[in-house]
Amino acid sequence: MASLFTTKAMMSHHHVLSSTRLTTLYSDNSINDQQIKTKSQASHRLFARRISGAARAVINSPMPPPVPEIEKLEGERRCHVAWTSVQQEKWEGELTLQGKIPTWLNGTYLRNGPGLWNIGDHDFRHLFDGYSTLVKLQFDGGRVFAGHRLLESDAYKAAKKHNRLCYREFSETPKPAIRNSFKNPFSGIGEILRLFSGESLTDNANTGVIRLGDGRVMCLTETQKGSILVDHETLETIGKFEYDDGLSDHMIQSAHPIVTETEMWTLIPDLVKPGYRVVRMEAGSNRREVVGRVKCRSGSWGPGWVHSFAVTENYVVVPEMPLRYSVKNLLRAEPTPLYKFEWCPQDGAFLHVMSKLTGEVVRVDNVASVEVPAYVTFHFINAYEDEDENGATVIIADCCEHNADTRILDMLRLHTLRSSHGQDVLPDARIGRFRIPLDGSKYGRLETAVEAEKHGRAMDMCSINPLHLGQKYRYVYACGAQRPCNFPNALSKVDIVEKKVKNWHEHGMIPSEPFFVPRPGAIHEDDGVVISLVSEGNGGSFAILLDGSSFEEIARATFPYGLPYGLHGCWIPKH
Ligand SMILES: CC(=O)/C=C/C=C(C)/C=C/C1=C(C)CCCC1(C)C
Ligand SMILES: CC(/C=C/C=O)=C\C=C\C=O
Ligand SMILES: [Fe+2]
Repeated sequence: MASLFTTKAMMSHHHVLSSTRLTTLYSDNSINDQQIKTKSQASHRLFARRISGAARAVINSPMPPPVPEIEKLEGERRCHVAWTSVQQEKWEGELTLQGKIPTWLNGTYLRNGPGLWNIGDHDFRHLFDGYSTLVKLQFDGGRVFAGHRLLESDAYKAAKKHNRLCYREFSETPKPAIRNSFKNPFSGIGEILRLFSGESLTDNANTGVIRLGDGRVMCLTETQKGSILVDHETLETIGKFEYDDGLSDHMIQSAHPIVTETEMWTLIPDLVKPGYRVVRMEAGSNRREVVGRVKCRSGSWGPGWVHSFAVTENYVVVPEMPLRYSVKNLLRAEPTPLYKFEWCPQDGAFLHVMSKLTGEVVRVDNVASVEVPAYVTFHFINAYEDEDENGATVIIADCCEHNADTRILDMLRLHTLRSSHGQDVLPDARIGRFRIPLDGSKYGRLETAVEAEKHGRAMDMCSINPLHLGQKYRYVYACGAQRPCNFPNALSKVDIVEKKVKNWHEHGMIPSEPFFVPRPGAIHEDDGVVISLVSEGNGGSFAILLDGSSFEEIARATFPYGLPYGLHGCWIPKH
């Protein structure tokens, strides 16, 4: 196995890297600490060169990148590896291990996220703009084999081919070719058509990765075109996930479907008649059925932004945030601080509850929703059905809530992330707990589940024990903070029942989503491991394994280079 991986790693290096010196370094896994330092310094220097040398080094060019200007080099050196583009399209090899991998942990952890933030001479603006980069950790008999690979989306392939941005990303809009706009005075209208037909939207599926019940592995983002199948072993792009249901005209989707062994639930926002289709897809099928439709309560033009949502055993909880899609901002080429969205607290904030069985919104008049205090969330954590003090059903829905402060969206600009490292500029966040009565009440409540100070007033990128999905649960794993910081820099285990928090933090490190994998046969909710990929202040990176219960480090597996920050992961057990 090891020699196979090493050979593959060497081949892929020869294929993609312009530096044979680094090829040798990367494929040699028998290294000591001093060598690791030297390697990460070497790779950091290469990063510095590559970024200012545009995307050429990444794109299989046999030519070395041009020598950069000194000031740029200095600037990039100061930039944390978390916000530095990957150097090569792919890599594979065995990781150097400290500690012991539990014998039961056999399978693959996959993580998706933006990993390349420049093309040609153009540097992307926002964290969410980067081209999808998959990272894998294959746990096999106590050893860890790893790799990364850029996803071959149409957006990435076109960017490589033309050496410029060709599709609309989260904050980036391609400039119309000068020749076209000169010849065609209606190119502005053409551009609007291309936007509303979906033609110009990206398929850069850089947000999440899920394993469907039938075993297929899919990368996703908020555009429906950005649903792309991959091979979890080779990280090769298989091709578009072709939905077979006529719902793709709606173009956008939640980036976080909820998947079980038997089905997948997701939300499809409707920009024309503001609302959301709640859809369900059986494992093994490509056809989503519309279970029901939620009509937006507010009179605003656009539906609320829906990055994620929640389910209980019997219901789907559909959020309607005051942060709404904005037609004005969709049409603008230059982004606003809220990008394609606008903040409309005057129009109210709502949560809708739909029965999974009937597709009916729970109250009879089809406005089954409660009004709640204004909120801003990317990620719902979990939801479940409970009883209030009078025995009536109430839905509890928890999310990473940014204190109704939209600044978080603009804090994720690359320039801000790169230039404010160490400054205490990260806006506060908490675990927001919604209580939604199902008795016809008009209002729901929003409270702070656990004193936010205990996790450094940062809270995002959460996971739970998947066996507790839609059920009463106790533990949340998420990124918290050790302040001062400009980005979550700690891992937190939050006991939402006892209201206690355990934190993991090391100076200069930026860990990504802590992903919980339960131990097969476990009885306790927190019996398992937590996996996170950590980008180090010195330019390196490692995978860390924490014990799900004690939250102590069990093992760390070091990459011979630095990985950028990434978003969401999934676990594929070995059969
Ligand atoms: C990475 C992440 O969490 C979110 C990514 C969101 C994307 C790519 C959104 C793309 C969009 C457009 C390109 C135009 C239309 C609206 C919207 C879906 C926001
Ligand atoms: C990384 C992030 C927020 C961090 C702030 O605390 C949000 C990512 C959202 C998309 O998946
Ligand atoms: Fe997300």
